[in-house]
Amino acid sequence: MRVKICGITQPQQGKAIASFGATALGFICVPTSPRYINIEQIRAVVEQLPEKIDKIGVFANTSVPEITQTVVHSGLTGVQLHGDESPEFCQQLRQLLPDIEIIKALRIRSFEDTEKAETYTSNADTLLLDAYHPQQLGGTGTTLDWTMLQQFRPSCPWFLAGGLTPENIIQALTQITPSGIDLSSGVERAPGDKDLDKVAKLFEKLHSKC
Ligand SMILES: O=C(O)c1ccccc1N[C@@H]1O[C@H](COP(=O)(O)O)[C@@H](O)[C@H]1O
Repeated sequence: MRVKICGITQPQQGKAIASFGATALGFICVPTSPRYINIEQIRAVVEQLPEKIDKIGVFANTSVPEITQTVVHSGLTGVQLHGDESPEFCQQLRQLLPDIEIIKALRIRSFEDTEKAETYTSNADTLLLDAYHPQQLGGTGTTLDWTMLQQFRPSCPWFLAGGLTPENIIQALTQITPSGIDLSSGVERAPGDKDLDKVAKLFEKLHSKC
């Protein structure tokens, strides 16, 4: 299973989290987020990471040129679109960045929201389901109603996100079987400052489930 740890801001923390076994690290490219980092800061983290780890930039409601410029100059291998981007927007990005993974995040309020997931599967490589929050786009620590996702079987891989922690991860994974999990605020001391003890605990829990 893929394990993505998001909201990395510090090179040493990124390197340590990769060594614990994360398969992907996420960098918040949304300027209003307390976890925002710029192109140079992303590059400084990326340079410390093994090649095999996925390096995902998280964007929301920004332009195609802004995303392509960030990708080209930072060494990202994927983009996560966390706003109201349309399937056409994903398609445009895919044409310009054919080798970059496109992850479309959907903020889920109700079962009906899960039904629109399929409209993205021909233009995105991967889906990510996060909890809806009325004031914030992401990194909110809000959990989804996992029972609502028990029948969720999109025709592409998908990440479960939203309020996951070392304490609740096993409970989530006994109810649903996503292709990957994504954690941010559940493994940090403060926004952008990851708690390596919590990350280690997460991997202990995941290994104990195997
Ligand atoms: O983390 C942020 O600050 C953020 C800002 C804007 C869009 C997305 C953001 N983070 C994403 O939110 C989810 C879930 O986070 P959490 O585990 O509930 O804290 C995750 O996919 C992050 O990539």
